Amino acid sequence: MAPSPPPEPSFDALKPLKVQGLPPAGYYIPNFITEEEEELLLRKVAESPQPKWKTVGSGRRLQYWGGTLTKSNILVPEPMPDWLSAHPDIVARIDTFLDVAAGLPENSDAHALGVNQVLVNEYQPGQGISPHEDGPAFRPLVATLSLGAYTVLDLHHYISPSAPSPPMIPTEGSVGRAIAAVPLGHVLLMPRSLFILSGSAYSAHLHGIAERSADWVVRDAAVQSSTVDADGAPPVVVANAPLLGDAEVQAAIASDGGWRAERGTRVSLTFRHAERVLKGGAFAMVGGRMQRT
Ligand SMILES: O=C(O)CCC(=O)C(=O)O
Ligand SMILES: [Fe+2]
Repeated sequence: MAPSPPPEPSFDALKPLKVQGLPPAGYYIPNFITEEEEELLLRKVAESPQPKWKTVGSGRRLQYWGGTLTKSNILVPEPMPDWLSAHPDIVARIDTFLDVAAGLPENSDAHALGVNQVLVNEYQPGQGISPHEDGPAFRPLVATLSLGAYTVLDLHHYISPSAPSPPMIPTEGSVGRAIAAVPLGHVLLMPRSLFILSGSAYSAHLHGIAERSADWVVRDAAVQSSTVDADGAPPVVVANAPLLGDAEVQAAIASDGGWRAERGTRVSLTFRHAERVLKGGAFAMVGGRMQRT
């Protein structure tokens, strides 16, 4: 029997960090980790053995920690490495943060998220990820830590195929459903920030990162024209501008010229919970049922 998902937490304590004007619900936490922790995590990702890396799409590289999914969406668990679970204790910190935000009792076995997989993505400037849903294998609550460089995450929505001349872009994974060509919103993810997507923002919408090497963030749609800037970046309005916690960037966004930036190498860590986990871990795959005493 498929486990029933826990009720969607309301995250009352996170209200001040809620990104306004997005479909519910996204939360942005600036400087969730320190610069030293960021440096350490980047080093650990870079030092990971070659076979941990997979290359996908337009050259984006990724790593899975905590295990990978079988074809039938069951996580074959592996122990988390120390650099995610102990020094720094980033997995526990994210779980505790979300538990407190969801008002769960301390030291309870049930977690709002209960991280059991960490997906690492590495993007060079010009690389992105096409609009997608992470899918039903995961709890509809994910937390993404950005390292090394900023990016702009786009939120997209499906449109009804019967809408008049719907503007469409190809979908990834969800065959046959049209996606509106114009994103519903944008979020600026600065290094060391944590971005939390939950509920319908996770399960009824799509997220993606445009393949650009520069961005132009403007204060409101009125500043926008149909033009792109010298780097080929279209003007975007980001929904989390008031939450950035960076006075300089916020002042630039508020100015007439907007904030222009070039992308660097960005590494993201996405913390999520696979709903179904293989008992006995990898041993169960090769040796049948593992006996524990
Ligand atoms: O890099 C990010 O912020 C998003 C990554 C993502 O959505 C994914 O790998 O599923
Ligand atoms: Fe995703």
